[in-house]
Amino acid sequence: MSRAVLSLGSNLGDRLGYLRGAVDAVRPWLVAVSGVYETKPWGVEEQPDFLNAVCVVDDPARDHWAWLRAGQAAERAAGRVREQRWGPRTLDVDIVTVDGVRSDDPELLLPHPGTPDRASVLVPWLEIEPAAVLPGHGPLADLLALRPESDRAGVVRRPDLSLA
Ligand SMILES: Nc1ncnc2c1ncn2[C@@H]1O[C@H](COP(=O)(O)OP(=O)(O)OP(=O)(O)O)[C@@H](O)[C@H]1O
Ligand SMILES: Nc1nc2c(c(=O)[nH]1)N=C(CO)CN2
Repeated sequence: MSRAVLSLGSNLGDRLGYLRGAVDAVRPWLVAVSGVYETKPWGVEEQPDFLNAVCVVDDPARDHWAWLRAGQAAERAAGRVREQRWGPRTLDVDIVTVDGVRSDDPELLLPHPGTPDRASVLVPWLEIEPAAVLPGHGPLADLLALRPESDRAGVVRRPDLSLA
């Protein structure tokens, strides 16, 4: 069994359409998908707001590298070009965790090292797995409580949008 948590983000073009494309690509293995959140950009702040979501997928046939390739295929399908680090993109798929796998290979860091600092990942993930623990870091709820209020306020549910 290989259960992965994927973080999806888009801030260019048909943002919801790109997120939907990524979810549709894994729909046969989809365990849960969060709501869609409008989020203030971190990293490079002078760029459009993102739509973010998190999904949980499970496929006994796939290991963590296969999940990375699946995410990269979805990014290519969204016409993503290699641009500025933390800059605007049609689609970003980050592999947040795969089972309890720890990896320090720069091609696939697990858990994804940005996770504890990113309310745009923690909030949607908590929505679908309130008791989740980030391996090596602790319960998501505790990690989110450590974020400044301004980070949490920058992640706003869009009830008018859905990936389910
Ligand atoms: N857990 C992971 N999920 C996705 N890509 C990863 C992961 N760990 C390492 N990478 C590598 O990161 C590179 C892609 O980085 P990308 O341009 O998406 O970074 P970013 O989204 O700008 O920044 P960040 O990774 O901090 O979110 C790829 O080469 C990929 O192999
Ligand atoms: N709110 C938010 N900000 C970002 C995001 C993202 O997904 N959401 N992704 C980035 C590139 O990795 C850079 N900044």
